[in-house]
Amino acid sequence: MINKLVENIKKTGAPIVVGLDPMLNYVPEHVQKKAFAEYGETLEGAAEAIWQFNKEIVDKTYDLIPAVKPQIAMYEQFGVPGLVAFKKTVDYCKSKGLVVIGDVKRGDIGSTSAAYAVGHLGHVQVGKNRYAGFDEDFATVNPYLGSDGINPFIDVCKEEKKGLFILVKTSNPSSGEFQDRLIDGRPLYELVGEKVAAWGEECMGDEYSYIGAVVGATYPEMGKVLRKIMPKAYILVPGYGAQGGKGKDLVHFFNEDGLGAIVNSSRGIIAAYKQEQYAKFGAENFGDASRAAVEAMIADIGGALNNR
Ligand SMILES: O=C(O)c1cc(=O)[nH]c(=O)n1[C@@H]1O[C@H](COP(=O)(O)O)[C@@H](O)[C@H]1O
Repeated sequence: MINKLVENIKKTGAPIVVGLDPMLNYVPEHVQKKAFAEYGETLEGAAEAIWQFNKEIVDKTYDLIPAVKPQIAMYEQFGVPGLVAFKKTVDYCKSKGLVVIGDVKRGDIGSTSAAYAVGHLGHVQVGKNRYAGFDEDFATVNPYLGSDGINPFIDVCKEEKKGLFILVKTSNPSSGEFQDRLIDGRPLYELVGEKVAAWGEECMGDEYSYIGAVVGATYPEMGKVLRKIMPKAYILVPGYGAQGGKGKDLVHFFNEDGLGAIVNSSRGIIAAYKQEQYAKFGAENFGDASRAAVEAMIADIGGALNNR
């Protein structure tokens, strides 16, 4: 899958990910109304609304982008119908040729991690049959439990040719509380970055490893250091747009080949029609507003990379 991700990035010239994080209040009224008319103001109605919302955004942007990142929490809040909408979204994006990064942030003791890995990236055995559960291409993983929490994910990735993005330095304001703590004089995020590079060495695709890292756009100096520590890891960079990250902050997350990083924006793209600069599209044309926001993001990051 890392090869497909790199190929899609080269094909589109767009090192970006659209984050499909649909809160109900981002879904325009006309979409909500239609879903509620069919299913009532129920969990099923909400799930239908977010699915239709996602579908329109994907239809309007898929030709410009290499990948999407549905955040499972946004679906889980609607219980089982929400999870059905998550799965429909994963399958639909894959049918459009997009790489799907399941933002599930899992990680537990080994046996439990194995079940998470099977459910999101692998196949489960039921009698004589094997079934894929959610079947994303990549999953985000939390490394707090150490190697035995990560290894089951790596095993499934090797078997299924899938990949991981392991949290190294997160974009949120409190991320330093633990991640920046010094251990033998070095911040914890660097030590985790070294471990990601080591895990990734035996998991190489053609150019990059399928064991990647998450480093927030909001910490560009740390991104620069981590880029060097993990030269073969793809870095998923969230925090662009709504959290304040801009193209010019992001150049050091990339390698000299212009590859090595993929920048996520969720609210900045999917709720673009609510922003002043895209208000002209109106709620009816929210998908066109998202397309314009994707084009602006590609131009911003591309411009910054060309000028470095
Ligand atoms: O793993 C992630 O994607 C992630 C890691 C991180 O450090 N920060 C971060 O914001 N994210 C996710 O990236 C998305 C950011 O959304 P926006 O701020 O709306 O672009 C959300 O789905 C977050 O859960």
